[in-house]
Amino acid sequence: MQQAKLLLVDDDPDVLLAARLLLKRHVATVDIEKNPEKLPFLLNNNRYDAIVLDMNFQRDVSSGREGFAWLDRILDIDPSARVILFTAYGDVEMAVRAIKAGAADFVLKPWQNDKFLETIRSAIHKPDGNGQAPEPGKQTTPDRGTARTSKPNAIIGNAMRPVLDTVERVAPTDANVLILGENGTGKDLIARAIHEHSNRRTGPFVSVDVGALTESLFESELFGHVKGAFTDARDDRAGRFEEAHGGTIFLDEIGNLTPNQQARLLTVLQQRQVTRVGSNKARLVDVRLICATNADLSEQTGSPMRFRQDLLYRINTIELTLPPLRERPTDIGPLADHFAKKYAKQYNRPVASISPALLTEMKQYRWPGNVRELQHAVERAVILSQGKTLEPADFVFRKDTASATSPVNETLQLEAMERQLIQQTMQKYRGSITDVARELGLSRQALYRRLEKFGL
Ligand SMILES: Nc1ncnc2c1ncn2[C@@H]1O[C@H](COP(=O)(O)OP(=O)(O)OP(=O)(O)O)[C@@H](O)[C@H]1O
Repeated sequence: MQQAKLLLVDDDPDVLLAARLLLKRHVATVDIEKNPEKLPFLLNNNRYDAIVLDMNFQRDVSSGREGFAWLDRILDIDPSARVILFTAYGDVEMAVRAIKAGAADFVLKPWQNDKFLETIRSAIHKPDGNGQAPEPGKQTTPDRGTARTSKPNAIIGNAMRPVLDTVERVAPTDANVLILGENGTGKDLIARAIHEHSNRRTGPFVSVDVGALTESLFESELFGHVKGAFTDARDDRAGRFEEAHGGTIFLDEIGNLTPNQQARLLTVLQQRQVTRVGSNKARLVDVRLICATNADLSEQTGSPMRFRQDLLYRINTIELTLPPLRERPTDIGPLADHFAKKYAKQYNRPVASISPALLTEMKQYRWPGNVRELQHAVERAVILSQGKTLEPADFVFRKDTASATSPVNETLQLEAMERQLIQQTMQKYRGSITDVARELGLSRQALYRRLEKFGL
């Protein structure tokens, strides 16, 4: 209980404050949240030992319907979550329904302190489906500490934390966002996360790869057309901007637009209205704009100009840059674990882990295709491997001659050697920080920093 991390979700700030005051004396971390809409984001980025959830978020509503809906959503994201439902209007029938629906327990408001604490204690120590009682504050799977794995688009990796913090701050504003990053770094994933955490989340999310649109398709695809506007236009059709009305439009590969396309897009963004091809009637569209590119757009606004500066200013109110995978080696382990589990389940394969030798090789590789390449490499290895642990022999690293001599590769090799040296010295002194630091000529703090960096 002392190590545990709890989440309390209730729309009454007084209830949150009182519950937190009581629980803080017994539990290491107590997070509070007024808005249940934040639940997916919180669950994807934290690991809670138990969640106390209000049944009724709108005053004067006592059916508990909202509580049940949120309970379902939580269990969807994490089927092993321990949820205690909280209600001022509780009755036995609702308690039974909640537990049948997957809640760990039920507490009535106003609560009795002892009873409330006891309910939380038993929920935390309740055995899971495998008969295992979890250890509070400890990860139950290697990657749960960084993000949930059961949700298809969980965002994995501590190095993504600063990006996710910005996503959280920016999402509720309607600011235009430009996401920069190499291919496969997760730009699409982040665009969806912004939408999911925005006030438009119940509206549509429309994603268009504008880089793939030919000059002739560009206008009708984005802005729509009317019947007879051109040979194939047999019906009136709304464009993607109209489809995104009330929601978010995500324009991927924005750096590939021709000057003509850039001019058309700029007009639409300035006027916030679209005119279907062949029509003269403008329609107002209310969309939040997110764009992405792997190109350096500010460099392209210079001479020779390939991207209009006025368009860049329209789309980059907020700029988010996603680091390439080779610059975040500490994320490789959690990502590889996540994909290994995902594909082992999908293909019904025995693979359960990645060997330390393979992880070291993965950290030395340049990953030109970033997370997408890692994902595909793990998928292939899971399918082909016979054992429970993926080994270097199960893996095919793309021959990347540039990487053999690149400074990045040298840095990674040095880091791998440093990691190995620390690991060996830790074994020699059976984990005694003082002895290891002395032998390696490091301060204790410097050693701790390296242990954390290398995930040792
Ligand atoms: N941090 C992450 N955690 C989990 N999965 C990730 C992460 N980053 C990327 N992925 C996965 O990697 C794949 C590629 O990501 P995504 O399509 O978002 O990249 P992208 O930058 O938009 O690529 P492109 O530039 O080629 O369009 C997807 O399957 C995505 O789910």
